[in-house]
Parts: sequence; C-alpha cells; structure tokens
Amino acid sequence: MIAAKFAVSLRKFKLLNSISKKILVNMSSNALSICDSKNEEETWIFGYGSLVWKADFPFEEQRTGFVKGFCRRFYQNSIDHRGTHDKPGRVVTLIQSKDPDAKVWGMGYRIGSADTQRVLCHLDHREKNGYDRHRVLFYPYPPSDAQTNDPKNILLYVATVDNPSFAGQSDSLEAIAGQILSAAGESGKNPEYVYKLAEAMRQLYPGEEDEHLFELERILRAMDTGDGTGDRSVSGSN
Ligand SMILES: N[C@@H](CCC(=O)N[C@@H](CS)C(=O)NCC(=O)O)C(=O)O
Repeated sequence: MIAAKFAVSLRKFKLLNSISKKILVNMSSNALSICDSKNEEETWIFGYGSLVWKADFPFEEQRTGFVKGFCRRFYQNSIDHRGTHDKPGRVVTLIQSKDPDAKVWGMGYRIGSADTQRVLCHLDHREKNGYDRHRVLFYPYPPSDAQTNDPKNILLYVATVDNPSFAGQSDSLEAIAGQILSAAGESGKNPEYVYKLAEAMRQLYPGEEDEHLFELERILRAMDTGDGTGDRSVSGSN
C-alpha cells in the first residue's frame, strides 16, 4: 500500500517538474543572444534582487512595477558575490508560482540602444553563477502621466531549478538565515544583501507584503549581533 502511494506521488512530482521546466525552457528559448548581436528593439531589464538596489550599469529610464506568475525566494547558493565555494551564501531567484497572478515587485530599467550590448555582457558576467536570461512581461506600476503604462517585454535573470548552485526549496527560513549569517563573498557580507533588498522593497512599495523576504530578514536580524552588515566582530563576538 505504501509503495503504491509512493509511486503515485513520485509520478505527480515528475509531472509537475516536467511542466515547470517546459514553461521555463520555453522562456529561455526566447532568450536573446544580444551580447553578440546588435538589437534595434528597446531593451528593458527587470531587477528583483541586488539589481533593485545596485544598478551598476547605464540606463535611460527606470520604472517601478512587477512581473507575474513568480515568487522571489532565497533558493540560490552564491559562491561568488555573497559566498564562496567552501561557504556558499544565499541570494534570490524566481520560482514559478501556482498563482499566475502572483506578483514580484522590482525595478525595470530601459537601456539606451547604444549601451545594450555592453550592459547585457556586463550582466551576463555578473549573473554568471547559474542565472539565465529570460523574457517576460513587465507591468509598470503605479501608472504615470509622463510615461507609457502598457505591459512591456522585459529581460530578467533567473537561476533555474536545474542549475548547479540551486539550493532546493525545502530549507526552513531559520536554516537559510543560519547559512547567510556568516557568509561573505567578493561583493560583501551576505546579511547586507538581505537587509538592502528588504529596505529597498519597503521604500519602493510601502505596505506590500513579501512574507519570505521580511520573515527571513526578521530571523536574520535576531541572529545577527553585529553592525547589521553581518560583521559580528563589531560586537566583539567571535
Ligand atoms: N537577477 C536577480 C538577482 C540578482 C542578484 O542578486 N545576483 C547576484 C549574483 S549572485 C548579484 O548580482 N549580487 C551582487 C551583490 O550581491 O552585490 C536580480 O534581478 O536582482
């Protein structure tokens, strides 16, 4: 009886997994290889993690707004920016949501056509650990009198579930916070990444909920006896 139940749930898991991969693969098949070709169409980039608070590239316009059908999760191990191979940190990626209207709030950036190739080559390098470029619809919000409010094709970087640094979806927020607490990489301490993203979301979208992000921030701050960047040496603790 148990074996039969296990076989059924295994079949269900495989079916779900293959569906979610198909959706993500379809998106990635639209991925543009702009890095090595000229593109005349307007290029927009969507940030939902460090690209929200660390836009280290030229852009001509930025718009607040969201993408739909995903949820933002700290399910990607970072072995470069916020961790090392021996002590990986955690950064965000996007997971397919069961709710097609689920919103992930972030920031859209319009890249000048003269900068497109250089910016995308820069971001391809920055997001080199497991992230692929995908194209989805971006919904500018709130509406603006000065700018167009129609949904736009936008490029974003997603660390898909089959990349080598994907950390899985089963760790508790306490376990994720414990991994983040003492991790650091070439871009700095891992707690700082969480604090800056949470603060940016509160500033940009006051009142909007993101339970995963804000609960993780709460747990991490309770663990973090340092100066808020994850530097515990400040408090004299070892
Ligand atoms: N692609 C997401 C996540 C980007 C992200 O956080 N990527 C890491 C790469 S592991 C990064 O750029 N980190 C820079 C930093 O931590 O300062 C976004 O649009 O913001």
